[in-house]
Amino acid sequence: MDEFRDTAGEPVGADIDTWVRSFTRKESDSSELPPHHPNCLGCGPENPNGHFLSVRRDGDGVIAHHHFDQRHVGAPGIAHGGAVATVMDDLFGFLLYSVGELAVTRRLELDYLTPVLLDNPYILRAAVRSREGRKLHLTSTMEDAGGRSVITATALFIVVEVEHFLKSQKNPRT
Ligand SMILES: CCCCCCCC(=O)SCCNC(=O)CCNC(=O)[C@H](O)C(C)(C)COP(=O)(O)OP(=O)(O)OC[C@H]1O[C@@H](n2cnc3c(N)ncnc32)[C@H](O)[C@@H]1OP(=O)(O)O
Repeated sequence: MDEFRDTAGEPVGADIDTWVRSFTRKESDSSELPPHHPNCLGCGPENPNGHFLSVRRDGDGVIAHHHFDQRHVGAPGIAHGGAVATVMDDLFGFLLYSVGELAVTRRLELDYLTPVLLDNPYILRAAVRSREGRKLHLTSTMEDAGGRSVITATALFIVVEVEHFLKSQKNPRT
């Protein structure tokens, strides 16, 4: 793996290997699932610009309680649609802990049914609808505290091998 290097030219094989192994874990309890990466924009605890999404298992799917804040303004009092898409995409990524394989977003589609309000609590759920070969068909919803659906989303994730990520680590100058 040492032929793969980061943008500073440093070998990254071992780090990527550790990161990949974290996705193959299959847990059976309902405890909080680990972030995709410490700096993940959706769930990384060390990304000050991120959403700090916290996700747990919920039956065959996943669940999160979340609110958007003043960093995510799209219009006064309303979350930016792209910020909402970020969170839904990241939520889908937590299903990989059940799938037990690496996969990435190929298509992401959202219906914004009503505005997502800042500083309001929402409940997010996602599940795998079906699988055809490498194609994972995923579905999710975001509901307000009254149980009203504010967002529905679907995604197509494609299962990939570790090489997908190793290739992305190559030094672009070489
Ligand atoms: C581990 C990750 C943590 C999760 C973090 C949160 C999620 C993310 O942010 S992931 C990052 C964002 N996504 C990316 O960067 C992915 C970029 N895209 C890619 O690298 C490639 O397009 C990739 C790997 C997804 C697929 O490429 P490739 O392997 O060549 O797939 P390709 O053969 O074109 O398509 C695979 C299958 O999907 C089908 N397909 C492709 N697009 C569509 C579509 N829009 N609708 C329906 N089917 C489609 C193809 O027909 C094909 O079907 P089949 O296997 O039956 O022939």
